[in-house]
Amino acid sequence: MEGVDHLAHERNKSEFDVDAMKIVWAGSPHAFDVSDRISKLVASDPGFRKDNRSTLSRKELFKNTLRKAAYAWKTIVDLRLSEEEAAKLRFYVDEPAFTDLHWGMFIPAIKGQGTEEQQQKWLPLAYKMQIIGCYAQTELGHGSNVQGLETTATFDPQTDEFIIHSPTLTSSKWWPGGLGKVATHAIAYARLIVGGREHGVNGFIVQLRSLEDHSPLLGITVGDIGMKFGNGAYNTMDNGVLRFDHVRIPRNQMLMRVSQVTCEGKYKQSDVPRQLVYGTMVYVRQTIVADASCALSRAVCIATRYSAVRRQFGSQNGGPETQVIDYKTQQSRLFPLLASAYAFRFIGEWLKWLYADVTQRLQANDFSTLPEAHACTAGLKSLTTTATADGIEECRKLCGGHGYLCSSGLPELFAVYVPACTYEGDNTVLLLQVARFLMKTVSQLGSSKKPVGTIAYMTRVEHLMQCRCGVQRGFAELSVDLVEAAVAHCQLIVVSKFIEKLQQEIPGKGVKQQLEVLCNIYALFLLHKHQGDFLSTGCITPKHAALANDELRSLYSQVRPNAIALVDAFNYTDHYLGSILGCYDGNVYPKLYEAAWKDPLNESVVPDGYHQYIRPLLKQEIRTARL
Ligand SMILES: CCCCC/C=C\C/C=C\C/C=C\CCC(=O)SCCNC(=O)CCNC(=O)[C@H](O)C(C)(C)COP(=O)(O)OP(=O)(O)OC[C@H]1O[C@@H](n2cnc3c(N)ncnc32)[C@H](O)[C@@H]1OP(=O)(O)O
Ligand SMILES: Cc1cc2nc3c(=O)[nH]c(=O)nc-3n(C[C@H](O)[C@H](O)[C@H](O)COP(=O)(O)OP(=O)(O)OC[C@H]3O[C@@H](n4cnc5c(N)ncnc54)[C@H](O)[C@@H]3O)c2cc1C
Repeated sequence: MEGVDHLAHERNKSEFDVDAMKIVWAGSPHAFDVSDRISKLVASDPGFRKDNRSTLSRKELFKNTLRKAAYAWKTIVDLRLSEEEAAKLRFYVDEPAFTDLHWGMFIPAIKGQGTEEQQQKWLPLAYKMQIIGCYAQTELGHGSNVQGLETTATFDPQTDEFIIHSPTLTSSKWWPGGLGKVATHAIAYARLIVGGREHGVNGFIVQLRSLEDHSPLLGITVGDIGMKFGNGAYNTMDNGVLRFDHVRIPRNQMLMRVSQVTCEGKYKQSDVPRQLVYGTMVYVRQTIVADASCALSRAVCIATRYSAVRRQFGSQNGGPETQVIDYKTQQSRLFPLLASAYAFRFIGEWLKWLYADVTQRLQANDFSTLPEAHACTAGLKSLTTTATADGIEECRKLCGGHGYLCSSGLPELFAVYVPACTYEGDNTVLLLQVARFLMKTVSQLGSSKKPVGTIAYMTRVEHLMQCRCGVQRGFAELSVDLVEAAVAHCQLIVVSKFIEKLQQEIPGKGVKQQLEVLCNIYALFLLHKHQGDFLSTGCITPKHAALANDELRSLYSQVRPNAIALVDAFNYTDHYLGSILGCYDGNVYPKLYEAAWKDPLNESVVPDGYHQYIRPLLKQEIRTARL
């Protein structure tokens, strides 16, 4: 029945202060207040409905996304929302759109790679959305290998301009979000050519469309690259294709914080590392880690609530069947994901601090922590997105058949989320960057000091690489092992930062105890999953492994009575979850049944096509050669 909390009995089992945990999850009382207020504002406004997405055609879907983006912007302006509130509103609208790249990449690129003068000119236009930007780096022929990009930017000293050109088919810009149908401007990455000499890849602000009638400017060919994985899902985003035919832009539209070209045609490299040109990617990678905890916690919330509602087998003397959340197999699949959601939340908080710290240092021309920041953002982006994509799929399976319904919210969540393993850097390519950082770290330890602890194996690799045939070839030969080492290195960081979080003052009855249980589940689950490595390297004995497994089972029993409260702490509205299986009151079956009849296929009792195709079949009116 509506209004009845079918999960009340579960909520009454909680052994900790859920409201206090909500603050921990949000990050602070202020962050909780903003999140809570904005999520309810979005949930209560029919202008932000999203339950019809899977029934719309691509064009209807995209037009609806434009409507929502404009409506969101009007809401932000009318309510005079702050930048923080506006970001939260876009988050809870929960629809990939051109605004993600405008706010999430175009603006950060200008802030990170533009001069003061360029920021003063372009940021006010972007903040007022008088221009709409995208981040056009990837090309048809190159994405991972940025130094392989083919688009050219040739300086013309006669006119004090750059000529932006796509010399080959494979140099076509391909994938940039917002580019296909909406963006008026791009930060386009191109090979800088001055006086016939190449100076690597740099960013250029290029206007693509008229601000009067939105038509592409002279020399610009632009469009959408077509349907992507899954219905609805990421097809609300116009990922685009873009070609330049000798497009001229003023010299001052090259982002010149890292490198400069003077009006005399002199190229100057600032005394900052060339890699700052990649700074926007580092920024986004750290936001993606926080996004991972959001996406995984959504899936875990759905699967946990449904696992408490679903009963299957185990009825004694006609009594109720067993809640599937009470099966040890269900717990061993679900609770490590619950622990991971919290672990990724805290590593995301730490990475945000690390990024802010390195940004502050860069302002003082202190580049000492830039390699660490690159390795951490790259590695943790890779680790958390892989685990989250796999985790969402596992949550779908944890919900049995009903997990495969769009109304469960899981198929679309999966389809929207999985490109995170690719965009902002393919996850393997990024782990290779971590491996390179680890090898460089080890080689710098000096011959007298041998690495110990979790990087002891690096000595053997280091020795093998040096004695074999040069470091480069050793690296390629051992790249599979080095990628595994990179994952282990990042997992060490996740566990260490979770433990550090627990050293902090954490208010609320039982809150810290619950987080300790989740931290231990996260760590022991990893130990169990990789016990072969730990045993073969002598880090643990078989007895340790057995003890760890026993402790893991005990921890699952400890978290079981608190599971519903731990996902309630995410404070997601039913609107944001978009899931009948995960609805707060657990009243699943009536809602599933009601939703089925709303499907367009049920608008008629007899389906279109019956008279044309089925009736002749049934009436044997179709003669085939064989009969
Ligand atoms: C409202 C808010 C919303 C927030 C979110 C918004 C949007 C985001 C949401 C979703 C995202 C949507 C779309 C995604 C957008 C994109 O996908 S943009 C395109 C992303 N593309 C990539 O990530 C490309 C990946 N490739 C690279 O980064 C580089 O090619 C490479 C793999 C790193 C190799 O670079 P290369 O220049 O060849 O360097 P090399 O390997 O030779 O290394 C040289 C040294 O440089 C160091 N280094 C490399 N990168 C960095 C870096 N970023 N920072 C610092 N240092 C770096 C490297 O470690 C080497 O150092 P050594 O000391 O010499 O070893
Ligand atoms: C939904 C979505 C949105 C996107 N949005 C944008 C955007 O807004 N702007 C933008 O510029 N780009 C965008 N991209 C592009 C994205 O950044 C690239 O696709 C991504 O960086 C991966 O590069 P790639 O496609 O060249 O992969 P590839 O590098 O071609 O990967 C193919 C395979 O090759 C492997 N591989 C590649 N190099 C190596 C190596 N050195 N060693 C070992 N294995 C290797 C990879 O691991 C992978 O398995 C988007 C992509 C998607 C899917």
